[in-house]
Amino acid sequence: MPDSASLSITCAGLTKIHDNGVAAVDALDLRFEAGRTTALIGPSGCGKSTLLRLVAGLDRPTTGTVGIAGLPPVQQARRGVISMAFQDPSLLPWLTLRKNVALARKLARQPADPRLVDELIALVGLEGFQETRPAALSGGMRQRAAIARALATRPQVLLLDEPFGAVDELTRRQLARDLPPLWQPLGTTTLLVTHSVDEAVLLADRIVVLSPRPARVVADLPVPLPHPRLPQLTETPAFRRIAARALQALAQGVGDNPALAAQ
Ligand SMILES: Nc1ncnc2c1ncn2[C@@H]1O[C@H](COP(=O)(O)OP(=O)(O)OP(=O)(O)O)[C@@H](O)[C@H]1O
Repeated sequence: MPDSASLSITCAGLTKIHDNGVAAVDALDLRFEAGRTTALIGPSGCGKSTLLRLVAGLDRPTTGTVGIAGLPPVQQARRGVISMAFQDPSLLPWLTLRKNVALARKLARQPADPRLVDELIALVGLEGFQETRPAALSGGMRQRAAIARALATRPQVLLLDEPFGAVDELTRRQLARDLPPLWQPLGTTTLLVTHSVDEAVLLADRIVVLSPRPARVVADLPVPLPHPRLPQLTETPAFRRIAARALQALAQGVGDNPALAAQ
C-alpha cells in the first residue's frame, strides 16, 4: 500500500523557448499517471532536461502549464514532495555521505530517520562509505549518493536526469533491479531521462520517445514486463522487442531508416 497519496503530472500545451531564442519544448501534451515510472528518451539536446526542469518548477514555461495533482510545481516543491537526482550531483563537499543524504530530510522539514538513510546508502552499494566526504568518492559513487539522497524524503514525485551516466554497466543493472521496488510501494510518480534504451526498458512502465529539438512526442510505448526486472531480463525476446521498438522510434524521430534501426 502506498504510504502517501500518489500524484499525477499533467503537461498541457507545454512550450519552452529559452531566453536565447532556442525552442526546447513544443506544445507538449502529456499525462504521467500517478505511481508510474516513465522513461523519457530522445536525441541529445532535444529538450529532455528542460522538460524535467519545467516539471520540477525550476524553469517557467513560455506558454502552457504543468500541473502536479492540479497544483503548480513550485507549490508542490514547497511542500517537499518532489525529489531530483541529476547527472551532476551537487553534494555538499564539507558533509559526509551520511550527512548529505540525511540533509535532504531536514531541508524537506521531515523528521530525521537514520535507519532509512543507512538503508538507502547500502541499497545504492555505498555501505562502508557513510563517513566519507564527496571528494573521496568516484563520479559513479557520487551519482549513487545523489539517488540515495533523492529517495531519503520518500518523495511522491521523483525526477531523475541521467542519474546513472557515470555508473558502470553492472552496477546500473543492479540499481535498475533494486531501485523500483523502493519507490513503487510509495506510489511515487517517477520521470527518468536516460540515453540508454535498455535502462528505460528495465526501469520504466512506459517509454516516451521525443523528437529532436524542440521536443515532441514521437512514440509512447508501454513496458508490460513484471517487476523485479532482473539483469538477465535484457536477454529475453520480450525485452529485446520493446527495446527495438524504442530504438526504431528514436531513429524515425531523427529521420533515419527505421528498418536499419530495428536491426
Ligand atoms: N538555460 C538555457 N538557456 C538557453 N538555452 C538552453 C538552456 N537550457 C537548455 N538550453 C538549450 O535547449 C536545448 C535543449 O536542452 P536540454 O538540456 O533540455 O536537452 P537534453 O535533451 O536534456 O540534452 P542532453 O540529452 O544532451 O542532456 C539545447 O539546445 C540547449 O542548448
